[in-house]
Amino acid sequence: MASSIGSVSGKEGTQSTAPSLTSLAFKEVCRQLEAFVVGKRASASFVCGGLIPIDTKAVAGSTSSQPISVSPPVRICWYTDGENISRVLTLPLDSNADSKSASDNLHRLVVGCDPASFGRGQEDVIDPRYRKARKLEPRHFFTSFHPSDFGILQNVEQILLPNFNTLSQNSLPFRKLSAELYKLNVYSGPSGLFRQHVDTPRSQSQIGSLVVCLPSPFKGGNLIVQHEGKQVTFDWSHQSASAIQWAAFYSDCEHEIETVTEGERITLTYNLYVTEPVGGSIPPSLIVDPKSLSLHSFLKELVVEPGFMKEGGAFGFYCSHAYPHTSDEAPMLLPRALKGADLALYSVFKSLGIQINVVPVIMEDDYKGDEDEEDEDEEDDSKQSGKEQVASEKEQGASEKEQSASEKVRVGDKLHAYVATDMMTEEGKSALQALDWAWPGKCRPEVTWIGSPTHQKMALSHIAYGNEPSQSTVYSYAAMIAEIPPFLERQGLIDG
Ligand SMILES: O=C(O)CCC(=O)C(=O)O
Ligand SMILES: [Fe+2]
Repeated sequence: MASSIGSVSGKEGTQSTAPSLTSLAFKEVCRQLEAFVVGKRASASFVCGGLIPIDTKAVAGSTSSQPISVSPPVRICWYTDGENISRVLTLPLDSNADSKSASDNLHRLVVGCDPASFGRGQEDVIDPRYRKARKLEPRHFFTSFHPSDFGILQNVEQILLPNFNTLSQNSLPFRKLSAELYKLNVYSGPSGLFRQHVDTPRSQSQIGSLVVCLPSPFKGGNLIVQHEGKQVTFDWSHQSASAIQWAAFYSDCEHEIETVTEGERITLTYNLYVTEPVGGSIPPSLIVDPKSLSLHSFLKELVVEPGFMKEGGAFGFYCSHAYPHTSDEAPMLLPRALKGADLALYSVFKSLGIQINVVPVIMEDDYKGDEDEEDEDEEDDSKQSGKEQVASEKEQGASEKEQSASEKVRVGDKLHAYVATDMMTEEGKSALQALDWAWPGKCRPEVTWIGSPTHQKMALSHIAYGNEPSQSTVYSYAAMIAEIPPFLERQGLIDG
């Protein structure tokens, strides 16, 4: 492939009306690069799961430091405010015990829970059409179950938080997961459900959620997890009586629980946070070598080719996952909290010795229309139309339109925390004027953009004074910019 490239760079051949051979070759390289990125996204994991059989003869409190592969029955001890007593329930229900008293105890747990709410806008609401479930707060119960006893966290780490060996760059420190018990939830037949939603992150370092389904028979209640058009379904009903089943997914994945038609679906939910390992010098047990990824060979062939971006250039990749990239902690969290395909892409460039940075970007075109806005409602409409535009561009993939639109993408100098400013913009001037003051960054026409932007976060709010002052908000997307050095400089970069 490399020998057929000729001289390829993003800027050549743009003057003549007929596309030159070099610009065609460059487009073909971009098309192939996008195919690799899209392929990586399609194959990258965003969810994982497993099953732990229950051994009813086993007892809690294993002395081994190794993860165990079967679980003793799970005990839940909860406290009810009203009755001022605590109770214990063992799952699965003991088939030898008086079945009435065992199921009475299960019933007591269910009625001892409060109706579960969910976040709608800034509010916490209870709406059984959207979520019909009950919940116990962790301060009201104890459980004998802990996910690390069964190696669940190590398992999730390997799939959702792999450690990549990025050679001497070492800018991606080793990462670990920590889990925090969040709730016990009960979804009861015949109508328990939770419609499609995204979990509200409890802190900026939250990277995912873990759901552990305790052994109690039920029917229905499939958990469906989605990311970028892909979906994975967990049907836990068949083994619900005799096993603990679990699933973990990134926090930006939409998910839902289909209607539970019979029985009690009892889950423990945990928030998963990215942390640095204690005693940072101990390497994790599994380290992925980015050289094993096909994208690595593709890029390596490109960068050793003298005709490819001979004078240097840059590729911009929109992140495929959402990140708190406008939070105060963003510079500390990124790139450490990169997920799935974004992490793989970052690691491949790093392993080639090519500088790549996570930066915020703003689509200037989305804010050019502000001059006509009169009030906040209209501003919301314009935001919406901005989104639609993004969606329609997405359908075209890395279209020529996007590539020629590099001049309209404002690239932040670094990760910026969200800023609210009351600086005055002149009446009739666009939000871009506020950006010039408060959001250091610039358009970089030399960047060739691959893919389409997906998740936006509030970057800047400002007040536009006029006859009537109005508040206007600018949103940014997380992206990664790989700086390709000129051929002569990059010759020494690539090892072996
Ligand atoms: O119980 C489950 O499968 C998932 C629960 C859930 O999505 C939540 O509590 O946010
Ligand atoms: Fe959820």
